[in-house]
Amino acid sequence: MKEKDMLMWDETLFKESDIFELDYLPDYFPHRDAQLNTIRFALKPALRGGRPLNCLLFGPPGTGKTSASLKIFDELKEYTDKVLTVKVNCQIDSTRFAVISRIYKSVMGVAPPASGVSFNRIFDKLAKKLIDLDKVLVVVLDDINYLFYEGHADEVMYSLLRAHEQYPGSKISVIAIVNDPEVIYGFDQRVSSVFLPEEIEFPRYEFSEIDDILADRIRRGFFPNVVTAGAQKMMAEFVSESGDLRVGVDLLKRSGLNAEKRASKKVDEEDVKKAYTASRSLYISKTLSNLTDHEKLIIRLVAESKEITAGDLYEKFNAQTNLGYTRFYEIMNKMISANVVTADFSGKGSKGRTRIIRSVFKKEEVDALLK
Ligand SMILES: Nc1ncnc2c1ncn2[C@@H]1O[C@H](COP(=O)(O)OP(=O)(O)OP(=O)(O)O)[C@@H](O)[C@H]1O
Repeated sequence: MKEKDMLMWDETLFKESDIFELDYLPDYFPHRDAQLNTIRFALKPALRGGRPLNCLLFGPPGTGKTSASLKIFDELKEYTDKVLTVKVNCQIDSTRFAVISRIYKSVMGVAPPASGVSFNRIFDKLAKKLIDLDKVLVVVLDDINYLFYEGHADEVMYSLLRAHEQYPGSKISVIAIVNDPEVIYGFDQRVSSVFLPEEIEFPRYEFSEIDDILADRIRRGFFPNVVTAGAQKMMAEFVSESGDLRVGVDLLKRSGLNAEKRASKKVDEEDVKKAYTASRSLYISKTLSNLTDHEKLIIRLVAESKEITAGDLYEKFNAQTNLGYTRFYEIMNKMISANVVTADFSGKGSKGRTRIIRSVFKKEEVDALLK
């Protein structure tokens, strides 16, 4: 490298490094207009002090579900002071007590006592406060599937969505966020009869959309002409494999840091390649953490062999679980559509219709993350 291409020790390639933080809410949020409009429509009653419709935002990791709801919250706050909004990350707050404490803290400004008070007492104070303030509460339950693992989903949803029956005048609605929309079939009847959400799909981003979003982040976050065209294209290609923009944002940051590490004034393809494994593991760990135990077993069995026929896979699966072919078939379809495994026809078998199953992730990646 020529000396003029080298970064001085006090120089940086990053014009604004916040732009590459995963919780950064970008001004430019394209390719999600239809989804944003549906959420706006659902929350509109709140502008007149009414209870909004509930929403279910679903789609693969990193497709903008959380960001979309936070963008709408920001908009709401500009129009009205009648609405209070809270986002709960259910992966962190995964019990009904933790969820309600998070909401309580946001509404009351102080945390409830950590012990010695029941859920009902806290909920009672919260609901009465909302009525006193005459405010509508919209709660985002992000990654709501985590509430199912310890059996807290029904109680949380029941308390929030039927609050008005016990506390007339209270107005609470829920935006549930999840990768797999089937989650709503897991609610019991008392909840599903009142949840009835607007279902809003967030599909995987396509190459051109990813390229557009990354180009905007590059313009805002790096000094001009730092990221080479080749590096940008490679990032967009890598991100297209999963459609997860979280990988893209992380890749930008890591590639920039790699370039700085070698004191280069340019981020090039080598920097991107080096960053890719770590960035991709964000996507893999998020995807795997959302699988059920049976799905995890399948992914292990598939990753163990380079490829396996659907018939052989079923036999192994059945030997360990005793589950029948119908359930196996349902799980496989779900995993194929979630882009966790692929299934191609082999041209072999009696009618050339044997399906060959392959894992999208490498065995080491699965082993490391499913330990
Ligand atoms: N349309 C978009 N424009 C700009 N940035 C986006 C867009 N969609 C997603 N992002 C960025 O991608 C990252 C992931 O987005 P977000 O967390 O909203 O996805 P998600 O669908 O909620 O993911 P998960 O299901 O894994 O929680 C964020 O850093 C966000 O800023």
